[in-house]
Amino acid sequence: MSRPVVLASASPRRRELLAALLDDFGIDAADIAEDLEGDAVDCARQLAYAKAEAVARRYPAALVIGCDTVVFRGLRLYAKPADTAEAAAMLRELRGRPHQVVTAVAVIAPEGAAIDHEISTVVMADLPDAVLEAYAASGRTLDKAGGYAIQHEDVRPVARLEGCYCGVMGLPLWTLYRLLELFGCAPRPPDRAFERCAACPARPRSP
Ligand SMILES: Cc1cn([C@H]2C[C@H](O)[C@@H](COP(=O)(O)OP(=O)(O)OP(=O)(O)O)O2)c(=O)[nH]c1=O
Repeated sequence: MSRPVVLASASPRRRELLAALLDDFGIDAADIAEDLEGDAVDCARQLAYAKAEAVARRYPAALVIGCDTVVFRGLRLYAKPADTAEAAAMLRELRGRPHQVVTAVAVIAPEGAAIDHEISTVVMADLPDAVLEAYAASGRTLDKAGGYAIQHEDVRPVARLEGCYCGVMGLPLWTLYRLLELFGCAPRPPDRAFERCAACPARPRSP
C-alpha cells in the first residue's frame, strides 16, 4: 500500500537516505529550537517527535517523519556548532576518543505515532592539528552534530564505527524501514541501495 509520506527535515543527507526506501515523498522542514539538556537519547527522541509533530499539523493525512541526531560523550552533549571556533573546540574534545551518536526517528500518522532510535559508538580519528583546524575552518561541519561528518571521505574523521553508518549520518534506515512497515508502507530494504546496510547491526535477522 502506498501512503503519502512527508520528511520533516531540511537535511539533504536525510533526503538522500530516505530515497533508498521510498520513491515518492514530500519534504517540509520543521522550525524547532534545539536546546540540548539532560539525557542525549531523551533529547534526540523529544526533538525528533517535535519536528514530526510540527509538520504533521500541515499534513493531517500523511505519515510524517521527524529525526534528530545528537553526539554525546558521557554527560557532554554535542549539537551543531554555532561557529567555526566551536566546531574546532568540539573536534579537539572528541579527537581520538570513543563517543556515541544517537539518531531518533519519529513517525506520526493519522492513526497514531511511533518512535525509535539507534545508538552507535564512534572513535574519532587522531586528526593532526593542522587537519583539524582546517576542517573546522572550512565551515563544512557547521550543520553537523559534533562538528564532523562520517561521510567526509577526504578527511576521514571516523577511525572506527560500531553501529549504524546511516544512523550516524542522520537517518538509521533499518530503524525507519521497520517503523514504515508498522504503518502499512512497503519501503524498499535499504541494502538494495547501500551496500553498507547489508552489514549493519540494525538489520533485522532473517528467521
Ligand atoms: C555525526 C554526524 C552528523 N551529521 C548530521 C546529520 C544531521 O543533519 C545533523 C544533526 O542535526 P539535526 O539537528 O539532527 O538535523 P538538521 O538540523 O541537520 O536537520 P533537520 O532538523 O531539519 O532534520 O548532523 C552528519 O551528516 N554526519 C555525521 O557523521
